[in-house]
Amino acid sequence: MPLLRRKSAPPPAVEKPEPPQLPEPPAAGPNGLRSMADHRDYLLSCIEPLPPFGQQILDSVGLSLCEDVTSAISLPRFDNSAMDGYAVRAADVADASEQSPVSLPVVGEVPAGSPAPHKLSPGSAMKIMTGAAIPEGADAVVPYEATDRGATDVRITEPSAVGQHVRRTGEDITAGTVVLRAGEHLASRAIGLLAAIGVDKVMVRPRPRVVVISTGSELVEPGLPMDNEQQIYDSNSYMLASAAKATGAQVFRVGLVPDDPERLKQVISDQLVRADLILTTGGVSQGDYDIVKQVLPELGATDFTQVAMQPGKPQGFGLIGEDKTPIIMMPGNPVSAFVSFEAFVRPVLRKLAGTAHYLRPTVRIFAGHPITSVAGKLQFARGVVHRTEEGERTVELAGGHGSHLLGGLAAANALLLIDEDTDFVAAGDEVDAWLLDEDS
Ligand SMILES: Nc1nc2c(c(=O)[nH]1)N[C@H]1C(S)=C(S)[C@@H](COP(=O)(O)OP(=O)(O)OC[C@H]3O[C@@H](n4cnc5c(N)ncnc54)[C@H](O)[C@@H]3O)O[C@H]1N2
Ligand code: MOO
Repeated sequence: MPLLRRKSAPPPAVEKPEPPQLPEPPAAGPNGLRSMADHRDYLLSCIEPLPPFGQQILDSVGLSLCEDVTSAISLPRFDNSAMDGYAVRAADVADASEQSPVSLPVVGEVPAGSPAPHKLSPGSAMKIMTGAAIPEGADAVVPYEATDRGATDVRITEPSAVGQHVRRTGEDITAGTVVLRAGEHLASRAIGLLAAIGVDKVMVRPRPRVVVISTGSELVEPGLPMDNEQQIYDSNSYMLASAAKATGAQVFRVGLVPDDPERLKQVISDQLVRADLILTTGGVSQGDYDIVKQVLPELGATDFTQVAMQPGKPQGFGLIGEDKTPIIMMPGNPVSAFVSFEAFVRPVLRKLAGTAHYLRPTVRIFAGHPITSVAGKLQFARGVVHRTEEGERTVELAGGHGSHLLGGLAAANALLLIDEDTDFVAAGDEVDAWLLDEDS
């Protein structure tokens, strides 16, 4: 696949470029660790939303609108019928009933999309179809069901009031009003409205292009045979690629790169051309083969730190290459990688895409049983949230604390945020949670 460049052409090489720099990172807390919120806000402060571009409306669904859209027309555009039936003057049928029907001559027909053949004179009726323009002189529609469906004369058995079954010009949208505002996330309903007011293109922010790389010589591509007992399948790049896709990104999953510094440098450098954001996992801790930490400073400005959270303590961030492309380097343990995505990558992706709210709402949920925690760091426990018959939400733990426990993570539908001062939550007490299956 060709790698497409969206960014600016390289500037002419005149002078030696400035050594890459990041803004001053936030100070660590008394425990020597950075808080989760500080780290997230730092990353967000280093990211700008992607520049907007004109896009066909069908390709804009799920994207963030970058302009106010004003309707040039009213909806409905003209007074029209809500029923198949007869256009009449209400006064002519005011006394109609089953017992004493009113008979009117049928003087023409109006199909949808065509004008009425002529004005409706008092004491006559005109056949009219749903969506057809109300003829001048008519002020109500009698549906077929209240008539004998006559072709030359019609017997009307129900009275009608002025305006009955008439859809008024502008009762939905008035010409000149702003119908959608910059910052709105375009759902299918909004796309329908844009089409209805005759708009075929809008300014939106593009889907962020996200390159996903996993590192580790122990990794094997799922579906391929293992060479020895010590290998494992690469789950992180699939999990993160799916999570990024679900957040609206266009994803390029590069997959696994062995613990070879030159190889990693080459792969990342090659991918810069098509990335608005690069994600890596593994190699950010203290190990002898933790090459991400070793290699990335050669590609740009980086910040490797420890965050007061568990899982997800070791974190890396950088702005690399000539376009200062953001890179988020997450720990290799699968649950740590997922929690890092939720805490840091998702908000960054939403900012890149211009989405109004970057952060998942934190909701309070009753613990369904006692929960023990580890004080000192924000704990992200995995939970299954149920609704009781009374509509109350309660949560139970899904698996244990370990950051390798992918089975528990897959069973969970929530992350519980248990703060650093809490080591025990009693059954029935409330805990903070992020609901993972709710898109907000
Ligand atoms: N001496 C110390 N050791 C460790 C510390 C520490 O503070 N001091 N921190 C621990 C914590 S916490 C974490 S989290 C991990 C993070 O380590 P790395 O980011 O360097 O990740 P790796 O060592 O490469 O891998 C960790 C673990 O995850 C498995 N893994 C890696 N990539 C994948 C993948 N794509 N799919 C599935 N599983 C993957 C890997 O095999 C390891 O088991 O460091 C601790 N150590
Ligand atoms: O921080 Mo590690 O991510 O706890 O397992």
